[in-house]
Amino acid sequence: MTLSDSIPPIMLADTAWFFDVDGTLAGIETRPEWVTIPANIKEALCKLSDAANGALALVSGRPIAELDTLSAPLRGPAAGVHGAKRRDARGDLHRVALSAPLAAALAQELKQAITAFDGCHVEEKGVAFALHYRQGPQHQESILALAQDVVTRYPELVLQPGKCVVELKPACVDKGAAIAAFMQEAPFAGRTPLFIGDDLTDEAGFKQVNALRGITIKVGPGNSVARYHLDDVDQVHQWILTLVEKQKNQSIKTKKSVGEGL
Ligand SMILES: O=P(O)(O)OC[C@H]1O[C@H](O[C@H]2O[C@H](CO)[C@@H](O)[C@H](O)[C@H]2O)[C@H](O)[C@@H](O)[C@@H]1O
Repeated sequence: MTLSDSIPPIMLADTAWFFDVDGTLAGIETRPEWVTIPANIKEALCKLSDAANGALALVSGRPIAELDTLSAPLRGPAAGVHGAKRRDARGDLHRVALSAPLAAALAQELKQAITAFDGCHVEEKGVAFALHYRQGPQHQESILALAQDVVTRYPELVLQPGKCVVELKPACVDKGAAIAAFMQEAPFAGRTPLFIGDDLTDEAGFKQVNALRGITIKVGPGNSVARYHLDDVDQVHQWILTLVEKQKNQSIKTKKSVGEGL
């Protein structure tokens, strides 16, 4: 399958762009802190954002501060921690919070409990907790049981499974709700949404974008409600670079025809 077979032509300037990060813009690494986005892709994202008048958001399980570091110099609208934190195009922050005592008690309990499982670690995200077992895959079932036990006791939390990780996040948040909120606001409103992602947390985003008759692209293997598909992060990068090249050619043509009309 070639790229042009898999994804329909996109009206660049009419699109509201939503990008997942890990497994989509950045390859999966053993540790979350080892992840990078190549410089040419960050540059291409800045150009896409400019072409869309700023209607481009990262929508990730990571906290917004990490997204800013990973994607610099891009720093625009973003949804972090699966949508629990959202920075709109004006720079205003919208947050769902856990009570401070609950968050502190959970952090303490999870950090203590995970010491029983070598190779596993807790990523504390304030409002959510990721229990990683990529370096201790033999503990997958025990980690899932630990997470299940916590959500049974705290109904304000739900499980969010992912790639060698299970996360505990607030029950009311998902990427679909974050995208829906962006789509109510300038400069996203009125455009055709496009969301690309690779993981289970992205399925809520795909559902929302399908409901808005947008374009949904699943990266990599696995069942998905997304309508289109790319094989891996390298293909995502190639597709983004092709889009930017197309945008450049479109603006050269527009300039030429304006010049010819003079
Ligand atoms: O929504 P995303 O941008 O895809 O973020 C999902 C989670 O990604 C990170 O964990 C995953 O990627 C790590 C780095 O490649 C990998 O080591 C880990 O096994 C994966 O689960 C991140 O650490 C989480 O906070 C995100 O929720």
